[in-house]
Amino acid sequence: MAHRIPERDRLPHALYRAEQVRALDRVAIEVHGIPGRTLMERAGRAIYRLIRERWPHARRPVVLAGIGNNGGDGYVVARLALEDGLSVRVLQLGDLDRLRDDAAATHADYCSAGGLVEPFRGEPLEADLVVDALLGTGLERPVEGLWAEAIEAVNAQRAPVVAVDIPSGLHSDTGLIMGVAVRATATLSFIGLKQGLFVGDGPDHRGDCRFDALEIPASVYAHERLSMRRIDWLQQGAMLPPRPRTAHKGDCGHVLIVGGAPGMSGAARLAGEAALRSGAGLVTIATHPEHARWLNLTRPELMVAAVETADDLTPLIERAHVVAVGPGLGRSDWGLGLWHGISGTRLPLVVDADALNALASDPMTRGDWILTPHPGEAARLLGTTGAEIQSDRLAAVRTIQRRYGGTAVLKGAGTLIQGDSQRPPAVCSDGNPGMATAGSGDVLTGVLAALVGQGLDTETAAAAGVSLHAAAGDKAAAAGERGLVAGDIVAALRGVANRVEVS
Ligand SMILES: NC(=O)C1=CN([C@@H]2O[C@H](COP(=O)(O)OP(=O)(O)OC[C@H]3O[C@@H](n4cnc5c(N)ncnc54)[C@H](O)[C@@H]3O)[C@@H](O)[C@H]2O)[C@H](O)CC1
Ligand SMILES: [K+]
Repeated sequence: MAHRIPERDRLPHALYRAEQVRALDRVAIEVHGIPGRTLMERAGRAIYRLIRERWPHARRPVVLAGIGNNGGDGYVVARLALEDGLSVRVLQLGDLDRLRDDAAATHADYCSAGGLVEPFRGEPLEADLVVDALLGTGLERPVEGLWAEAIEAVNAQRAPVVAVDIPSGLHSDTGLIMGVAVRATATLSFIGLKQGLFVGDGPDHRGDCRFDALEIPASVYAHERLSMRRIDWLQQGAMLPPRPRTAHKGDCGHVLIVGGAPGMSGAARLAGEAALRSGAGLVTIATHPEHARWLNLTRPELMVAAVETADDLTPLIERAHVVAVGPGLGRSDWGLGLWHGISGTRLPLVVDADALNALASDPMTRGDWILTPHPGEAARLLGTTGAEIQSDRLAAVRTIQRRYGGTAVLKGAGTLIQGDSQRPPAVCSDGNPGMATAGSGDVLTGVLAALVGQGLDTETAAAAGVSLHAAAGDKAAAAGERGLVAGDIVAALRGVANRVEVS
């Protein structure tokens, strides 16, 4: 069985922007009468509990404290450490006179308990654990000067770093680095999990992500519509339709893969096997005559058809439930001809790679397709640059969905999914950098097509398929991310698909 994640460590699926969390904060305080000071105390205690659980031998923690409530949380942590007899030091940034209300109170409590506060002067940090309480959701401009030096000092030392609420310097909403950002070993976020931890540079800076609702009533969350959904295989695995005991291969979908120009047959081959390993009953690969006869030598369960023109696809389309077009399709007349033969079919489509490039050159809109661009293909679909896409991935995936219809999947660290329902965009928190390897996208294409072929609508299939693909990539990465090849992801699909733990 996949390792069971302890209930308390399972992150929520609701993600919020900073101003939404502040609204939740206000409801907790003003409607439910929970004092802000109590929330701050709970926040500090949650951080301190995490520290004692994960690093029970830490004796010389350093707390870097800012001048807002994030810093206020840090003073609670420092006082608890002091009361526990740890040799805690607080290095403070900004003007202490600017500490207000709750943060001024927790600072005073720390000092009353005998704690000392020293101004950070740019010196290297001497600690066996660092608490980053500099900046939280109140980050409002790029970090500069001594604040930037403090973050660089945190990143330059080797002790574990615990980020309070969000790594300082990381934007709570976009996940972009504002000048410089803390690379945390662990982040504990409060009340509402910030979407910035999962998009942009968030995955690279959050470390092991934890969450604590600070005991606010569940009814508080009715006041804010989540801004994004976090998805993972633990949650999405439940979407796979059960396989009837009486199933025969026709019941589990017939996937048609169209692709594999000369020299790129491997892409179609990977997509085909990925579809089989994701539960498709039948898979046919329509590919170039040059290599059709031996494409299934190493996987005889795949059917292969040599196709020259779109007309050759007609009998294949008649037998299929879903078509995945694009893996290794190339940009020759052969590939373009097949794309035009497919794009008008009534079957649901998964469109990837060079089929996306063909679509970008000759745009059309459909409701029942899944588009799976990486940032470069997304740039061509939107007539912009890859850097532009990466600078605001959320806007990009929304625009692709609005312009082309169906469900858009923007691949990359924290793959984004935007369907045409009113649901907020989803971000997959499974996956790892080892998956950035040749053929990984072809495997995803096969997985998505298989799930559509098994009866999932395109939007549901996109979320489940992206999560399955990412979780298989994580399983494959257990042997190391470096050197992970797409075939390793294929090899992991069956095990992950059949051992989901329904959350
Ligand atoms: N509901 C909750 O999630 C709770 C949050 N808590 C903690 O409160 C912070 C948010 O506190 P806030 O005072 O609004 O903002 P910060 O602490 O992030 O401080 C911002 C502070 O710093 C100045 N500032 C902003 N940007 C910069 C910069 N680039 N360089 C220097 N200084 C900067 C700005 O002027 C502000 O004064 C939240 O993250 C939680 O940690 C509650 O304690 C518990 C409930
Ligand atoms: K922080």
